[in-house]
Amino acid sequence: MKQIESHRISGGNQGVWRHQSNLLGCEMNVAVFVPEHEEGARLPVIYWLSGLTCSEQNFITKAGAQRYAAEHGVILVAPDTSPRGEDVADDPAYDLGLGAGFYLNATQAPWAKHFRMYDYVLEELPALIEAHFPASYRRSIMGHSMGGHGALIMALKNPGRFAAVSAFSPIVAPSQVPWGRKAFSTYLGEDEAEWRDWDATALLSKAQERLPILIDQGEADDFLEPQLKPWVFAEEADRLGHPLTLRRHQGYDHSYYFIASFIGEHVAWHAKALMA
Ligand SMILES: N[C@@H](CCC(=O)N[C@@H](CSC=O)C(=O)NCC(=O)O)C(=O)O
Repeated sequence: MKQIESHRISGGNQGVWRHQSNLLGCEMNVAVFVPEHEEGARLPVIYWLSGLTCSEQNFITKAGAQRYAAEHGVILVAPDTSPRGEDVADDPAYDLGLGAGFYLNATQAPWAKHFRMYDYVLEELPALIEAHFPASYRRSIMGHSMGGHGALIMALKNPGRFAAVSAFSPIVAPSQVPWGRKAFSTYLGEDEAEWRDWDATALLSKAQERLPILIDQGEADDFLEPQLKPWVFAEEADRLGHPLTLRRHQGYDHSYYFIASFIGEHVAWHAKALMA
């Protein structure tokens, strides 16, 4: 891994690293915040998944999470949102292709060659983090919007893998909303039965672990009704008895101003589970 940025912040270090991903077949950037820690200590890791149009930069420059990670002694890892490079398939729309990997493994040409963000986040990235940083094997995951969808499916599909999961304004039912239907039909094909394995609301009934979920949602979010519909997920969680805390906040929109307002509570939620 090659370091391309290094900044002192909240007593720790915010780095950005570039590495060759064998899985994605391209170079990837990943942001890693390491708090001040005792020599030889191994710290738990919170993975953050960003939304459409983002890179590894949005979270580290806008959310203000580093001070809370420093307080709790946890590492923060924020990967990019898709494979990148000249030979990676793309689309002119902002919600497909570069910056829009949807944290799944594509099965359709030309996407299947590089778009394997699910395997990347679940396997290749943690292996790198645990080999190159003072990271323990305690992991949790959170994200925003498309990244909230990513965090939810990673946790629901992998019982025992994550100590905690949370999301800001997640796409909870991608099979039922335009962003998700467009991405799933493009990356996974037209057979909607194949989509169920990548849809958080559909996965709830198959979950083998009732890991508590925290979701924060702004009421002034322009995407709330057309794309997010957290009530669909809440109704299914309620039906199944899956523990869900869904908090709806008056006046907050879809932006990182909302995330910055509540990120401290999310980091505390994760730290409590990671240290248990
Ligand atoms: N450009 C698009 C909307 C793009 C957008 O709002 N992206 C969000 C995530 S949306 C869901 O995944 C985001 O995080 N943007 C980056 C930021 O720093 O705010 C449009 O015009 O509608």
